[in-house]
Amino acid sequence: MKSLREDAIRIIEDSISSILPEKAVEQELKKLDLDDKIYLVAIGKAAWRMAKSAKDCLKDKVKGGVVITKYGHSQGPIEGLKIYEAGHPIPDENTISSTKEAVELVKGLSKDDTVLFLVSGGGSALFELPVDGVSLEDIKNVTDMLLRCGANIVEINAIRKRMSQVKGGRFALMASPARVYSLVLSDVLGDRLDSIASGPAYPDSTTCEDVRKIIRKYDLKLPRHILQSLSEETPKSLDNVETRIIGSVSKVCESAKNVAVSLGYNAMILTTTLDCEASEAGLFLAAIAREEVEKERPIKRPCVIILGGETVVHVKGTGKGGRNQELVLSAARGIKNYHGAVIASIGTDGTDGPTDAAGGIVDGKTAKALEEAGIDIDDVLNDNDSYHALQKVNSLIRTGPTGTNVNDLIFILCDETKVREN
Ligand SMILES: Nc1ncnc2c1ncn2[C@@H]1O[C@H](COP(=O)(O)OP(=O)(O)OP(=O)(O)O)[C@@H](O)[C@H]1O
Ligand SMILES: O=C(O)[C@H](O)CO
Ligand SMILES: [Mg+2]
Repeated sequence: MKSLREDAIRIIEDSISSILPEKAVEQELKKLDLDDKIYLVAIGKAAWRMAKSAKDCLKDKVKGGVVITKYGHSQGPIEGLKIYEAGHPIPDENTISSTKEAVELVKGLSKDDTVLFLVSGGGSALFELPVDGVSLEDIKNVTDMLLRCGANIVEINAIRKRMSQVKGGRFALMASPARVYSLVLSDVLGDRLDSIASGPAYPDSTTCEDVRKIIRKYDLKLPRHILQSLSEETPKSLDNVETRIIGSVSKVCESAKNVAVSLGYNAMILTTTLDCEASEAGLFLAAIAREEVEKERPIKRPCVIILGGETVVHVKGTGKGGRNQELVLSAARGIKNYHGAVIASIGTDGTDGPTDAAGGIVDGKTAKALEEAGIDIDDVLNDNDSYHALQKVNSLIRTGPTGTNVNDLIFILCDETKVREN
């Protein structure tokens, strides 16, 4: 064990590096031992990395492939695969043309062929071919409307699935009778496979009735021809698909637990679905940290209490920050003068909000240091300016882009100090 801050950074770095998509794809493919005629389709922000790892692993077994990722996310050619970049979060012409290539690749395959389908977050925008009667312009307009209306990702994707020929299990139907092996990097809390990238190869658990409720809930004004497409049901079962989750916030939490144990901490995972307002979550975490410092509950020190999830911030101010930075800054209020605990929170993609930080880390001295610098935490939170406040007291965490994207990792790390100053 080193200082709490050093150990916290070690837990973050090691747990993320152990779940990077390259390693996870390789491990899974070794277990799967696929046949010789494999067609690869990779979609999402991690598509290039996942495809590269699969190609390196399977080599000549791969007979062709299409990779569709976000602009700026390709790292160059991969032999035998066509690599495309397209619009995200709003799809564009390149989304459609490259999705057509993927569809061409899998249509007409036989039952002796295998489709290796590599799925990561962002896939909904990057993999799209509208149903007849719906145009790209329609998809752009509806996507924009959905992203602004306050609907969550399950609700947004329930609607996107029905406007699409490839979402909501329909891509797997196109590939039938070929078998589809789907490896998924989850960016959806609770790992709902039909919601991740709108589940192109997973039976849809949402229904047209759900869609009608969502339209009413958010008072969405949609033209007649779109409503028409939304009344068409999606596949509820698929007999040619096998799916494995290879990365998720649960996996990063488990990995953080293992790293902490190897450093000598007792460890527990409290939840993997934290999804409340960031500043509220911060106060809740501070309450748990106080309980540890004063009463050594819920776990014996030295310890780590781990949470995964994705909190929300309703941005009202004009400052700079992100949900993880806001969470820890809020927590700093609650652990003022309690020593022996740090609270850290980061986005596993290495980017928290529109900033160059992954998140932040605070302890019992942070609130006082801010006060001494003339900074009032409540004012900062009201202006959503957590970045500048944490920067001032050297409490930002910077990892740079990590190469994965599985929501947020949050934890309280405690040593055996038991000090509460008055
Ligand atoms: N000044 C701010 N303070 C706090 N949070 C902010 C601020 N500005 C934006 N945000 C939050 O940052 C979120 C965007 O963060 P981020 O870019 O990390 O996206 P994400 O949800 O992680 O998506 P992705 O999967 O693309 O990484 C917005 O939803 C918004 O609530
Ligand atoms: O692409 C999407 O739909 C989101 O990233 C969730 O997976
Ligand atoms: Mg992010």
